[in-house]
Amino acid sequence: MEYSLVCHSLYVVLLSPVKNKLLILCIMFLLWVYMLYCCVGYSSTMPSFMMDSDQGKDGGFVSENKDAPGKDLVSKLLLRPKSPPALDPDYNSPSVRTASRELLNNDLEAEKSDVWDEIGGERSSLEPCGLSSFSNGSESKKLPQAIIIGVKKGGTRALLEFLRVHPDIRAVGAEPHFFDRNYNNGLDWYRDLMPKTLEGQITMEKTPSYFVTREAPARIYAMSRDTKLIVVVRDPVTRAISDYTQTLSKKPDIPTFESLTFKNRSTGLIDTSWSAIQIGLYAKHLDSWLRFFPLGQMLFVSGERLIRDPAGEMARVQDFLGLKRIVTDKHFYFNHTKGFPCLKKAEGSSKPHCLGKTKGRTHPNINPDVVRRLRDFYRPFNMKFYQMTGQDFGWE
Ligand SMILES: Nc1ncnc2c1ncn2[C@@H]1O[C@H](COP(=O)(O)OS(=O)(=O)O)[C@@H](OP(=O)(O)O)[C@H]1O
Repeated sequence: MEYSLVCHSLYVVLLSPVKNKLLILCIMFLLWVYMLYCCVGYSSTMPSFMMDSDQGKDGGFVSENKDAPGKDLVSKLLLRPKSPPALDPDYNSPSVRTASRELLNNDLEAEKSDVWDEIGGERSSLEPCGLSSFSNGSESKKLPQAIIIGVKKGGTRALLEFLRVHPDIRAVGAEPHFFDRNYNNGLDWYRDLMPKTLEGQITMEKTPSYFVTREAPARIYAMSRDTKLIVVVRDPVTRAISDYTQTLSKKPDIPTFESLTFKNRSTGLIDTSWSAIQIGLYAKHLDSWLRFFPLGQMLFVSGERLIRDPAGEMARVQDFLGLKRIVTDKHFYFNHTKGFPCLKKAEGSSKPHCLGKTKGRTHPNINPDVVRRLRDFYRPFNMKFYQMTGQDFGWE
């Protein structure tokens, strides 16, 4: 009885055209709500890829959902770079930024924008790319076997660009700053920045601040005691002026070179706490390196000779690295507009290539008396440096 009643009412409902339409609308609405629910629910349960402070073994990429199916492939294809290179925390701290001396000693932003100028729009290799982690046959990423560790404004970019012409050298374009600012990211992060190399090719990088970083010798030694170290040195007085010129180009309202040089102008006391002065005390910095590395594992390149005779200096560098002398005078020409030697063909290109506009800047005129006092100040340190290296760099 009850059953026939239900059937009857269903029959009436289904037969009525208005109610029929209403029923279809209801079903469509329910279907739409169901689909919406599914979508929201699905996305919230999808593996989400997050930045993590932990150093993952997968080259600095960490997935939140570690058990996600196909994790390895997905993580390589989809993960965002784990972390951008950490800027010096001191620089980011507003309290420290108020101190003008600190500001002058921490021109990280200036360096960063220089890197882009230098590598001429090349992808900054500071952020590892997940896709690039895939190995192609016998090519793989390796930790550097040779590093240009200094000095800032010595001519380090020119040397690296010249070396990159050699088929047995592969180098990262930007400065990784691993052994000073990014050491906590771990060696896997560092390796992942490197270009892939074939067996027999040398992986290189340059970060000029390593030479004056207290912890760098021990850290590089811990990575590999066989690492070859190259230091491009330049007359510490012109180096200091070059350093000042770079800072001035970013912050035009800084004090004069003269006022920063002296602690006390009348006594002539030099302010060695200013990094532009401090970096030029080569003998002092070299001492820390010689505690870990034998002198024979270090090569000192003359920044001046690298401009005067790039092929001659390149012959020394190639010998030191155990490479065939492939980069020779045939690779260089003197560009009169630039006022510097340039490459006839840059790496991977058939066009002539000079360094960017941040290399070879015009220096401001410095009072000759200040220059003379600085020369007097550096002389004993230079003599000591010549003695330690067994090379006379000919700085006055
Ligand atoms: N071939 C060529 N072209 C242009 N510039 C050259 C070259 N060889 C050496 N130099 C000198 O390199 C100086 C910059 O040194 P770095 O590259 O070590 O600077 S940095 O520390 O990376 O900012 C740069 O210093 P400034 O002249 O003071 O700008 C140049 O003098």
